[in-house]
Amino acid sequence: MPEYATFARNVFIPVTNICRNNCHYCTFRREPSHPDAQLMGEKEIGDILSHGKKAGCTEALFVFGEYAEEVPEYMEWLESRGYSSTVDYVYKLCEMAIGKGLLPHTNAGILTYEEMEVLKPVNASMGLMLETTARLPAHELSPGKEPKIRLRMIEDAGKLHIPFTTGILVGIGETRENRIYSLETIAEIQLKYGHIQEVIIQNFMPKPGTRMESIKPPSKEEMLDTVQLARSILPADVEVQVAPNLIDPYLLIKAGAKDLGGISPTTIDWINPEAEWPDVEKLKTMARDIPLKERLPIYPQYIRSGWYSKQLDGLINSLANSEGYRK
Ligand SMILES: O=c1nc2n(C[C@H](O)[C@H](O)[C@H](O)CO)c3cc(O)ccc3cc-2c(=O)[nH]1
Ligand SMILES: C[C@H]1O[C@@H](n2cnc3c(N)ncnc32)[C@H](O)[C@@H]1O
Ligand code: MET
Ligand code: SF4
Repeated sequence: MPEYATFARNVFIPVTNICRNNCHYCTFRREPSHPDAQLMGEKEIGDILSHGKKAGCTEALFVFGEYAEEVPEYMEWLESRGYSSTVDYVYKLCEMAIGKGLLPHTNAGILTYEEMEVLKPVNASMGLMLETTARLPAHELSPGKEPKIRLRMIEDAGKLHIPFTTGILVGIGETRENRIYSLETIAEIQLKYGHIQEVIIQNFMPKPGTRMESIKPPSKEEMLDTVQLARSILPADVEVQVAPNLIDPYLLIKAGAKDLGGISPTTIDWINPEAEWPDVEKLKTMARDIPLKERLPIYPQYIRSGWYSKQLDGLINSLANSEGYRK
C-alpha cells in the first residue's frame, strides 16, 4: 500500500487538431476541411490560461497533432497568425503561460533534437507516448508512430535533460510480450539518461466513427497486470501513471501506480472528450484510504537537480515553495 498518490491540476489546450498521422483509434485529429479543424489563436488560449490560473491550475498542457506543417492548409493558418513554424508558435504560447503563472508541458508528437532544444527553456517537462514498440495495423497510416522514431525522440529528450513523460497505450492490438518489451525499452533509456519522470499506462478507449470502434478496450485485469509489469520493470525513480477519467484507479494504485496525471477543473480531456475529469473531492473518494498530494508538472528530483531554465526559475521556485505540493 503506497503512502500517497499524486495528481496535477492542468488546463488542456488542443492547439491544433491537424495531424500528418492517422491513428485508427483517434478522434482528436481532423481533416483540414472539417468544420472543427483548428489552429487556436493567442487570444482564446490566453483566456483559457487565465481562467485555469484562477482555478488553481499549475500546468498548461499543450497538445498538437503531429507535424501539421506537412498539411498546406495548416501552414496558411499559421502564417496568417504571423508565425513561420509550429515551434515558433509553441514557444510564444509557452511564454504566455509562464507569464500567467502556469508551467508548460508540451506534447506535440515527434520533434527533432533541435526543436526540443528550442522548446526546453520554456517547458517544465515535455511528453511523447511511446505507444508501443510493436508495429501494428492501428499505426499503418501513421509514419510518426514508427517505434524507432519515437524512441529516438525520447532519447534526444534525455540528452537534453528534459524531464519527460512517456507511456504505452494498452489494447491497440499489441500482445503482453509487446508490452513487456516496450516497458523494458523505456527502462533501458531511463538507466542511460534518467529523465523519465513518469510512464503512463493508458487504456485504449474505443471511439464511435473510428476504424477501431468495435475493438474491445482492455479489461480491468489486463490493466492491473500491465501496471504490475510496469512497476516491476521500470526503475524505482519512474512513477507509473494511470488516468482516473478512463479507469477506476484504486486497485491500480495498490498495484504500483502512484500518479493520476493531470485533471482539469476548467477544460475537458480533448483526447477522450467523453470521459469527464473527477474533481479533487471525487478523486479523493476514488482513492479511498490512499492520501492524495498535488504535484507540479516537473517532479521534485528535477527541481532539486536544477533541470530547468532561468525563464522558469522564478515560477518553479515560488510554486514549489508554496504550501500543499509534493516536495
Ligand atoms: O488530459 C490528458 N492528459 C494527458 N497527458 C498529460 C498528463 O495528464 C499530465 O499533464 C502530465 O502528467 C504532466 O503533469 C499526457 C501527457 C503526455 O506527455 C503524453 C500523453 C498524455 C495523455 C493525456 C491524456 O490523454 N489526457
Ligand atoms: C496523447 C495520447 O493519447 C492517446 N490516445 C489517443 N487516442 C486514444 C484513445 N482512443 N484511447 C486512449 N488513449 C488515446 C495516445 O496514446 C496519444 O499519444
Ligand atoms: N499527436 C501526438 C501524438 O500522438 C500528440 C498526442 S495525440 C493528440 O503523439
Ligand atoms: S493520436 Fe496523435 S498522432 Fe495519432 S492521429 Fe491522433 S493526433 Fe495524430
